[in-house]
Amino acid sequence: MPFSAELDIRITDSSLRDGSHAKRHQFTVDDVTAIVTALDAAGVPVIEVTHGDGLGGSSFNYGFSHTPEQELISAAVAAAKQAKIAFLMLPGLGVQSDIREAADNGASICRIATHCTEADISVQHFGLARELGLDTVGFLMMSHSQPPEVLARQARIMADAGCQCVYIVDSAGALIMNAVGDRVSALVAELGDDAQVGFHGHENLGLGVANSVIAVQAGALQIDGSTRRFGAGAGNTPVEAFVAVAEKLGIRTGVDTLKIVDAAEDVVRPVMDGECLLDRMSLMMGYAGVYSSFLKHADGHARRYGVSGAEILREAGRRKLVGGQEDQLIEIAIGLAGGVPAAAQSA
Ligand SMILES: CC[C@H](O)CC(=O)C(=O)O
Ligand SMILES: [Mn+2]
Repeated sequence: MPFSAELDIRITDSSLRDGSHAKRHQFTVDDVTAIVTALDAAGVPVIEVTHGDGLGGSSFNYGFSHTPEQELISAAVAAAKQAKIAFLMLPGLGVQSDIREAADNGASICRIATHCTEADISVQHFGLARELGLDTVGFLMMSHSQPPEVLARQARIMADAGCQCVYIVDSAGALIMNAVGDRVSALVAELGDDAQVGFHGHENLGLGVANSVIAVQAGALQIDGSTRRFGAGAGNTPVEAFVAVAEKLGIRTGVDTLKIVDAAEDVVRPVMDGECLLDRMSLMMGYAGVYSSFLKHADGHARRYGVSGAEILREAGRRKLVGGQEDQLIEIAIGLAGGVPAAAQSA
């Protein structure tokens, strides 16, 4: 079934949220206004705006925002003529009043993210979001780490709590094609008409577009990406490339290919500190199954302690670290620098 009469699938552009990791959370009101204006004019239906780690993410552990995120959300709402503005929240970082404030500021889609075995911590958040009349999306982060049947059970918890679309989130960019299809199919079978299924990809193994096409073929109705791959790690599925491929495949996204290509080059790229590269460190994240938002943290600790960032990430993968365990990257770096050996730290 298509997403609506006009669209086969709905694209959410995450440049102004996932890209916050790549920008070390330094977005300004001008950045947001420029990017939202361009994406909105290209027909992007949903634009996500928040600190990279969601509402309440601005902190010592994750990195402080340049501009309070509610100001960024208000600027996005003011700039958007047709696009809906979404925000992300991880239970435990943000609180109820953050959701209310984002809704008061005009955001209309609430996306709640949990580790993919912890959907139960999202129940109250979905309840509140629906009470406030917000559309809801659930993120099962690090979905590569669990088999389809486990993810389907977690998706059921979110859907029963009021989530209208549950996403397979490839936080590490570690999923390879059929592994996406199997996971999306399992959620589609479990959720039926109760909720849609979405896919959020990362480019750490260079598969964002291919994986997203496979997700659509398996029944996903919502797809995330970031224009110019502006996201954590090697970045997200590039929206402009995905839109071009979708057009050629006859999948209606509502996004104008030529306008989004221009937006990527002329508006988004100038806001980025640099390209999101598929280099040694980001490839290691896809290869070892490491949370993409660890990239900048590992890079900083590698410089500080004079050790290899790729080695830090490989050890993070061996330890199966999940979001929120950023502090362990410091320990690993110290171990690699000749402090306590990394192997002993995790014993
Ligand atoms: C910290 C939230 C995280 O960046 C969400 C996300 O985009 C992912 O897991 O890929
Ligand atoms: Mn992401």
